[in-house]
Amino acid sequence: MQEFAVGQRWLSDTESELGLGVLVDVDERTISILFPKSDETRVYSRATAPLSRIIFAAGDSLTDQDGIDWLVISTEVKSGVLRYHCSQISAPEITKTLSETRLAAHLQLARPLERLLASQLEPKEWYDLRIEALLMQARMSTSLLRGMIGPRVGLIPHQFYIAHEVGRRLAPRVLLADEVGLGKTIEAGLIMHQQLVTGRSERILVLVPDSLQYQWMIEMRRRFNLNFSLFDLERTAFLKENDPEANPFATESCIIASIDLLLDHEDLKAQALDAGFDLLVVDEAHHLTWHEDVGGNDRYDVVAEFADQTAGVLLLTATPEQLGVDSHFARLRLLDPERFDTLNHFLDEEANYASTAQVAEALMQEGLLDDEQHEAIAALLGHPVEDTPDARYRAINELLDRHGTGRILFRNTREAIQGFQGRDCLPAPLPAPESWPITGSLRQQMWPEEQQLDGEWMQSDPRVPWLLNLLKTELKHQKVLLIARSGPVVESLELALRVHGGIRTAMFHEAMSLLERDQAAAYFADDTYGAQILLCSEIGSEGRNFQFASNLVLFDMPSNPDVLEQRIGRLDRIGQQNRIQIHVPYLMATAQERMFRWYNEALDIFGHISPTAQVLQENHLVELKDHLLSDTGEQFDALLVQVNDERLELETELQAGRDRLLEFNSCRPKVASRIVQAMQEQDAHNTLPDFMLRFLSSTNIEHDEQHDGSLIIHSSDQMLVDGLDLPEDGMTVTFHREQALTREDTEYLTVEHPLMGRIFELVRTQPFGNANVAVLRSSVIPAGKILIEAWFRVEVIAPKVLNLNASLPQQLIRVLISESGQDLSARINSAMLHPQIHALDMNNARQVVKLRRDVIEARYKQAEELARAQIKSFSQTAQKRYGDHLQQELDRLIYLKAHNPSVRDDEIDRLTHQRAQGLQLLEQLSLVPDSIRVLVVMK
Ligand SMILES: Nc1ncnc2c1ncn2[C@@H]1O[C@H](COP(=O)(O)OP(=O)(O)OP(=O)(O)O)[C@@H](O)[C@H]1O
Repeated sequence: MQEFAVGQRWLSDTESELGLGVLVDVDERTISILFPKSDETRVYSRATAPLSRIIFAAGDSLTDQDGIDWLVISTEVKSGVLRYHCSQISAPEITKTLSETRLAAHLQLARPLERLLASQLEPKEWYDLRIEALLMQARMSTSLLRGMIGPRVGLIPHQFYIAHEVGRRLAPRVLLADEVGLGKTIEAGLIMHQQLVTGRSERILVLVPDSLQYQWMIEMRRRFNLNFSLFDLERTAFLKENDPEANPFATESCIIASIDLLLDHEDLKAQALDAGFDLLVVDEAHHLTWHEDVGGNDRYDVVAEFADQTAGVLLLTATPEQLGVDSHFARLRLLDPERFDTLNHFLDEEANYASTAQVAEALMQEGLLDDEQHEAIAALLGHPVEDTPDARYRAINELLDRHGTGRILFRNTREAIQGFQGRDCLPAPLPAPESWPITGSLRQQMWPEEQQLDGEWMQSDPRVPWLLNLLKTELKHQKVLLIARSGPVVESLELALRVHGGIRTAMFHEAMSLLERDQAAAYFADDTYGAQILLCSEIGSEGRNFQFASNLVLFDMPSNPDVLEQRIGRLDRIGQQNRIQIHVPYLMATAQERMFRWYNEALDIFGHISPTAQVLQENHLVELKDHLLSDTGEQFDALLVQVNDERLELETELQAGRDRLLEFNSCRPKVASRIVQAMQEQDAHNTLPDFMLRFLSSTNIEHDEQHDGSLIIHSSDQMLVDGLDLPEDGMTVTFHREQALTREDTEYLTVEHPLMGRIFELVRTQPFGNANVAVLRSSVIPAGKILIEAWFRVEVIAPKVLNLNASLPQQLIRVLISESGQDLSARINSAMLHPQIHALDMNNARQVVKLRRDVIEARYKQAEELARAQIKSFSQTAQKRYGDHLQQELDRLIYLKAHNPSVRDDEIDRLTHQRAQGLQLLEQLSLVPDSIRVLVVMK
């Protein structure tokens, strides 16, 4: 029988929100409790009061009415009321004896045992969900796929290869140079996502041409759930006005800005530099140019300043050699100034790739190596290689690692990836009008329309009626992208098509605001009511996604083959379902025809991407200009033949040398397919739908299951948990990748989705489900006995960047203990137990706790000791794993450094420091009591 005494503290089992009550009156049948927090007094029957006595023990902490925190040293009872002998937590030399009457009315019991003993019990489903969530989270944090699971992207091997290779590096500095439209943005997104979820990067700055800012922001949000803030002049001005003292770039951690913004505003550049970032991403990096004699352009210089003080740098360009090999070299130098010291050195090395490629090729082939090959391999690697698959595989890795740009340059090609639909060139030679300047300057003949801003040229230019006719007949029901060099030309054309032709048009050029451009792109993309044709100036030829169209009109010819490739790349990209039709109108017997023939016959650039086009054009630029200017007839034909021969030769050379090596390095197919397979397995074993449905039902979150398996989730007033931040108007989620890829309106719900992040957070920071009493049906254990299942979290307090959790052998310890103190943890696991466990109603559950309080407390303490005993060995295992792993990385880098100076010293130093720091922190693991379940045995 419970002894009641005035002054004791009690908690309502059913209304814990009343706070901690004080017993103020007691008679034979009733007791009265005052709840100071809510200023209410309740009278209960002595026999059935749903109340639990709050008792602290030595080692617990408590708060007094003045808000001071105390540590309990010992306790005594005086006239039924507890007196706590305490020392102040913030100043342990101050001690005091505190009557329980003086405890604060606000009581937050979070520790599982305290809550259980105070009858703050939780439903069985919540306990189960809690444990599942913890296990899921633990699994995820050690998964090699971490950071790649959540993004809404198709499983494309070369992208996952790069993401996996680069995303895990500490401070990656690489040039992502896949051919146009193969998914560099996706690769960069996957890398950033990994860096962010593992804590390797926290602050990221993405610099893009201003026309691509929105597309990037949307792509990051839609595919990666990464909320980047777009910093333009308006935004920065607003932030400054709000808080003139603050650095706007320090107010957000993931920022997209245009390079121009920083170029035009020295103060903003200084602030962005000052704010500091962990990772810098620069898209369309071919605009950063550099020449040996004049140095970098302003864009190059500004990026160089950021690259110099940012640990990680990703440069993205589809056309790394656009505007010359020296710019390509300079961008590599920007990534690694020590390695790429002089242009000549770089060029010398490039020349030697062929022999390395030959050896790599031999290693990759099926069949035994002959003596000559063995010798060549040994000569290159400095040691012989056994003829086993494993040894050969390792040797290939070694070679690729050592290869000049191996670790920092990734370039995948359509040819290597395959599966593209192909493209057809449809030339449209048109007779030049009488008035056409047959002789004269290159500019006059090539782009005469650019000289006449009034649009006068359209009166006589046969390309205009040709285009109208094309749109009205052959391509009547097709979407067409037209690209021309200049904005005014596009404007004049658009007007003509719309007004005279009655064609639904959209436009995209530099004189339009960013919003207008994005609206135009969206109007073009609209399937039903959208524009038939989008007319773009050259700014539309970069980065944009228009693969839903398959007809491209090249209204004029750019002067650079890489720009032409960028244009075609708007359509020729992942997701294109049809062969691309490239319509090329030109006027016969003019420079236009020659330029077309140059691209078509010499460089062969329309049918497929030509890796040599840029170099060939650079080599023959002077001759080409001459031929374009003057009527050279047969000589021009001869040049086309000559350059075409050179092209074939160069391609063969490249295929055997540099490009082949680059291809091996950019995607090692076996590794890539292993990663994709692991991703597919992860997708197939997705237990999230079941977890989510149970979670939503048991927490009263409204949800409707749709016939296609997706769910609509709504927040509601009846929700039993907070902090999930559900959108007011609900969200539709799907658990399936394929569905997520086709249904833009859904969220792709995976363990890495922010909603799951919030559920995990809820479990870690709130008592949700952490104390439960349930029934265990068993015919073996005598009825009425109890068992205690307790879970403890193993935690290491360390900067997220070190990712130490990944080395812990276990992040959770489960202890199962019988009433008599027998440790059953190893013998009976959760899965065995689970089917036999059933819910127990709250009243009976509370009775169990009240009646078996002592034994529960004793067994729990024992469980805690059993868990604590394992910590030491966990610490040792984690240290070994972490130490070995980092040592391997270090050894590889040190070894590499001896053969390939592209390894930076600071990479080695950083890793050495990280290793030492991690080992030290793993010495001190903490054991956090997470949850407790009392199982009452019944037949
Ligand atoms: N794994 C993927 N899953 C789904 N869509 C993808 C995937 N990879 C690429 N795409 C789509 O293919 C198109 C091209 O991808 P992305 O824009 O990343 O290419 P890019 O190499 O950056 O192009 P560019 O060279 O034009 O800048 C985009 O529309 C992108 O959304």
